[in-house]
Formats: sequence, C-alpha cells, structure tokens
Amino acid sequence: MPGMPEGPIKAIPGARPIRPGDLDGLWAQEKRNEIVKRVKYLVNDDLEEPPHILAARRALYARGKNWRDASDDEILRMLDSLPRALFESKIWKRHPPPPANSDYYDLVTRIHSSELDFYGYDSNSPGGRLLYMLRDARLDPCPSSFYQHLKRAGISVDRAVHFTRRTVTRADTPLLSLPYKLEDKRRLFVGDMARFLAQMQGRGGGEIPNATFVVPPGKGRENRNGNGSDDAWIEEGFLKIDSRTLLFDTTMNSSLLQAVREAGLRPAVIIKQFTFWPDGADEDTAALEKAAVAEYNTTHWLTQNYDVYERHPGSGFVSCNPTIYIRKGRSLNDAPVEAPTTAPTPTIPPTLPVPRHEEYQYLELVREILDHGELRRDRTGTGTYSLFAPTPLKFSLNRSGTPILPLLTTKRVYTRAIIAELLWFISGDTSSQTLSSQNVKIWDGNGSRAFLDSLGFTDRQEGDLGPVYGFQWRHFGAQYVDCKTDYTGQGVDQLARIIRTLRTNPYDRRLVLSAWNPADMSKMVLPPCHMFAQFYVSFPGSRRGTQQQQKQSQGGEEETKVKGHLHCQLYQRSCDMGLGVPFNIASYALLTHMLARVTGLVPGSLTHVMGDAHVYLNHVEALETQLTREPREFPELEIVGHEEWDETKGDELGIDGWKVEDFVIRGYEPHKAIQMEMSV
Ligand SMILES: Nc1nc(=O)c2c([nH]1)NC[C@@H]1CN(c3ccc(C(=O)N[C@@H](CCC(=O)O)C(=O)O)cc3)CN21
Ligand SMILES: O=c1ccn([C@H]2C[C@H](O)[C@@H](COP(=O)(O)O)O2)c(=O)[nH]1
Repeated sequence: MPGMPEGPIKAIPGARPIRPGDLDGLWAQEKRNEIVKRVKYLVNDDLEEPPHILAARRALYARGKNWRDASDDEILRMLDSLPRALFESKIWKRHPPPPANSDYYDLVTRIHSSELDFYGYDSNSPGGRLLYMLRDARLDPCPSSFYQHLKRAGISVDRAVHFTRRTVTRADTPLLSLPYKLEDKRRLFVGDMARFLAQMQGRGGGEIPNATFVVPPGKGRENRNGNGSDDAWIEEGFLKIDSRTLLFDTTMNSSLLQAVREAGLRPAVIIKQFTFWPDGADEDTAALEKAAVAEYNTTHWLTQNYDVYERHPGSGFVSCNPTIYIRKGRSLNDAPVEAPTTAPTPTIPPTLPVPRHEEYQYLELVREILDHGELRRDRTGTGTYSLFAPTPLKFSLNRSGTPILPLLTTKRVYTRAIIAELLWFISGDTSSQTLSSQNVKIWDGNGSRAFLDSLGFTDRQEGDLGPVYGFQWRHFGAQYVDCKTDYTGQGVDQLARIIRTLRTNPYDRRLVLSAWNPADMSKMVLPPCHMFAQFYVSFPGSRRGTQQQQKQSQGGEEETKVKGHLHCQLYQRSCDMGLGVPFNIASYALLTHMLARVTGLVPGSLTHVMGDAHVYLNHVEALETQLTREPREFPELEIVGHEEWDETKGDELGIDGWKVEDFVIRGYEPHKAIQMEMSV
C-alpha cells in the first residue's frame, strides 16, 4: 500500500526514548524540527490541552513504557486501549502558561515522535488515503484495512467519492483529475460529476471505482451562504449521487451533512472529523455531531487513526478521525434511492480539456522533492533533498499572441534582479561587482574575496567570477584573462550566431547556446548551472500554412507570411528549487522574448529540463509555506523601445544595449516574498 508501513511495524533494536538533542543528525533534521516545533508550541506558546486529554496522557505516561522498545502488538494494543480523547487533541488557550516542565516535554516528545514513526512522512491526504486503501484492499486485502473494517461492520460499498479542495500537496493528487477554468467552473464541476457517475452506473458496479473530485479554486469557505460557493456546487453535485455511493468530505462537513439530510438519498456518509492542531477543532464538526445524534448512528474507526494522519503544511498537524454516519433505521446496503425529479438537472456540457495553471508544475516538483527526494550532502554543506531528471517543466510564452512572462506568483520574485542579471550575461560581463553596483547582490556570495580565496583564486580581483555565462555566450573559446579585459572580436559569439540563423534559416537544428566549456571549467568560480539551451522555430497552423512557410524559406514568393514561433529548451544540471529556479525560468523566458523580438518571431514556449533538482534543507519551511498558496495569473510582458526586426532592418543584431526599463511587466500580483538563504 503506498506510503503505509508494510507488515508489522519494526521495533528499533536498542532504542531508547527520544530526548531533545538526540535528533541533531542530518538524517533526522526534518523529524526533529517537526517535533521541536510542536513541543515548543505546547510548552511555550501559552497553549495547553484540555484536562481530559491531559489525564489521558498522564495515564499513558504512568505505564512507564518505552515506546521504542515495545513490540508491534503491544503498541497496537496500547493504542487501541487509549481513551478516544487522546486522538482528538484540541488545544485550549490558558492563562497563565503552563510551566515548561521537563516531564511534560519528554512525554509530548515521545508521543509525537512515535506518531511520526507510525504515520511516516509520505502519507496522502486523509481522503486520498482512504480511497487508496479501498482500492488497494481489493487487490491485496489486509486485515487492518479500512475496507476490512467496513466489511466487519457489514457495510458494502459500491463506490467512493471524495471531495476536497485543491491545495498543492501530493495528498490531493486525485485519482480522477478534473481541471477547471475559473469561469464556468461551477457548470463544469457539476456536469463532470454527473457524467462520471453515469458512466460508473453504466458499468454495473463490482469494482470500486473511486474518484476524487478536486473542488475548483474559489471562496467557498468565506462565502458559505453565497451563491456559487464551493459548498453550493458540491451540494448540487450530491444530488447526482445515489445511495450506494459512499461520500467522503474533508473540510466541508456541515454542508455535506446538510446535503445528505435534505436530499434524503443516502443512508450513510463518512465524515472525517478533522482536528486542526494546534488551532482547535474544525468548527463544522460540532454542528455535525449535534445533527448526528438525532438522525444518525455513528461508528468510529478509531484504531486506524494513524492511517489517515497527515502532516498539514503550514498549519501544524491535522489528526483525523473518520466517522461513519448511518441514518437511523437504514443501512448502507439499502437499495439505491433515485434522485427526486424536482432536483435540478444541469445540462451536461462537454468537458473541454482546460489546462491547469503552469505554476503547479513547479509547485508539484517541489512537493515531489520534499516527499521523495533523497537526502544528500552537497558542496555547500547545507544538505539537500534531491531528485534527478524530473519531468521537464513547460511554460507558454504567449497567451493568444500576448507575450507572457512565467514569473512565479506564489511568492514575489525579484524581477529587476533577473533582468539585470540577464542583461549582464548578454553584455559578456563576468564581474559580480557590475551587478552589485546596480544593487543586485545575487552573485556577491560567489564573487567574494573569501569565496575566491577558498577556491585558490587569490590573485584574482574581488568579483571576478572567471569565464562564466557572459563570456561563454559571447566569446566562447577565447583565452580568458580577467573580467576587465576587452574581448571584442575574440571567440565565438554564440548569441549573434543564433540570431542570424533564426533570421535566415529558422529550420536550423543547430540553434544551440552552450555555457558548458570543459576547457574553461577550472577558471570559473561556479561551473554553469543553466548550461545549455536549444532554440526551435515552429510554424503552427494549417498544413497549407506550413507549406507556405516552407516555400518562403526556400525562396518562393508568397503574399502572406506565416510567423514562426520561437521555442527554447533549457538544460540545467543543478537546480536550487527555492532560489535559483524561479530566476532561471524567468530569465530564459526573457531571453526567448528578446530573441523573438530581434528576429521577428512570436515567443512560443520554454521547456526547462533539470538534472539534480534539489531543495536545500534550510528552504524546507519556506517552500512548505509557498506550497500552501494558490497561483495567480502570470503577468504580461511588454518590450518597449525595440522594434520588431524584419528583413528591411538588415544585419543589426539588436540584442545589445538593452536596459532594465525596456521590460514592462503588467499584472504581476504575486503572494508576498519569502526569504530564503543562499548556500555558498
Ligand atoms: N546556492 C545557490 N543557489 C543559486 O540559485 C545560485 C547560487 N548559489 N549561486 C549563483 C547563482 C545566483 N543566483 C541567485 C542567487 C540568489 C538569489 C536570491 O537570493 N534571490 C532572492 C532575492 C534576492 C534579493 O532580494 O536580492 C529571492 O528571494 O529570490 C537568487 C538567485 C542563482 N545562483
Ligand atoms: O542559475 C543558477 C545558478 C546556480 N544555481 C544553484 C544550483 C546549486 O544549488 C548551486 C550550484 O552549486 P553546484 O555545486 O555547482 O551545483 O547553485 C541555480 O539553481 N541556478
């Protein structure tokens, strides 16, 4: 089962309770940080657990058991026997704060560290996990599975449908993914749900065809009673679901229950009662419990609690307690009840494949690295989580012809620095001081006296980075002396060659820009990270258009010219996901925009291929925060003061002498900046 401990949980030989400081090693850094964060919150932040939970913890503590030495059976028995309250940790504010008592600290540390052992790090969202468990139980029934639990309780399930809001976690990787555009999302959401269920009915049951419906982004929670809220769409969607469908709900409990009650269709529903830790329980749960007493029998699925435990980015922890609500006098195996004819029947529109925001590619890659990256040492000594050769990211550089800049919106990206750095590359400059004097300090760490000396460049003047990007782009093969030397006319001007070829033979397959020059490597402070780019001109449109263009390129005379679209594919050997990559994406997008402008082409796309894609350990928290944010529209880019090239303009390169102000970025409304430290 994905992410689940397989077979019995192994006791660690010779283990003893975890104490503060025990987990200082690199391997345990994340675990330790989490534990310390949680314990600090309890002990220092003026919060305490309610007395009954405290009592439960004391009872546990009094057993004097060393959790790490206990056998699997013992641990499971102990968990089973614990008061239920223990699993519902709600934290109350209390004045004055509890004393920072070391027993308390130790106890809480042990409880939570043991939890982490059980739950593991890569659990899916509770809803997602339940679905996987249902699916996997069919393939490989295991006695502790949720499916078995349902079976023991005499409940059979035809299908499970899970609703959740999209947050950027692997947790929400839906089994059925339905993308929605902002406009029309309500119509499509309801329509898709109906279509999906109709298909399922057509198959006649048998298998459990589970689905996760990711609720499209919206203001559901703030706008609960308003028209068009997420909840309203969900409720409308429910009307399409018959009684053999088990409903899951993550964060919309009261609306779900209300829908169930009002529609009277479903005899039962499973609610995962969330306890947000440390900010108290989901307020929906109370309303739900009240209604449930009168109308439903409930069964709790307590001992499996750890199966659906999730580390919740940005909000501390969530513990989750799924409850099955069965309408009094009915069972889940009742015959399906048809939806009342009075229920609104939405017309089912065809689902158009609407692409998701491209920024999710970046966010999902970061998630993937955090969840599955290998913990590795690195040159800088910081340590990283790393994956090799992930799926490339691809960004469009125009929206119906309007130039677009893929500038991340889930944090503010420092655009002026990116443009200044790119113009600095193009100018062939290799001194970090040139950038620094424009107040762009991003290369200062690698050009500092101390860093140069540490590499043995003691004779080099401060800021001289050696034959790095700018030198290779404009003077590849020239003999590097220092950053002050004038290299005019020396070496290969790769940029000039690319521009000329784009103008004269857009079909060329050698449109390559390489900063990787093994002969110069020992002179560089840092070997190029973004090391290799290839350009390509496509001629989208009809076949006829293509033929027209081919005639054009072969010297044939045509009245209408088809404009080529310029694409760039970048290979980056080493990718600092937190700091460098947002810069690199924007930078190569800008370069492609510039090249398109000076060659009379339409900016097409940027494909970013990565080698070692890593997250520095000191960026984990910042990126977790970033992952909770929802992308906003990418900004538009206007280039001012540089007319588009056409054949009448001759051989003038047009790429030199640009200024930061020549780039006007419109409609960039990012989330706020997030500080991350650069490892040197
Ligand atoms: N470890 C490391 N990561 C990198 O990404 C990186 C290097 N080193 N060395 C060379 C270049 C320089 N690049 C950098 C360096 C720093 C930032 C940076 O600190 N960016 C901040 C804003 C900087 C500021 O406000 O001055 C950011 O929040 O994006 C970005 C790119 C990319 N490179
Ligand atoms: O444009 C850049 C430049 C650098 N980086 C990152 C990638 C690595 O974290 C370091 C370089 O260290 P190496 O040991 O040489 O790989 O800088 C980046 O992401 N983007």
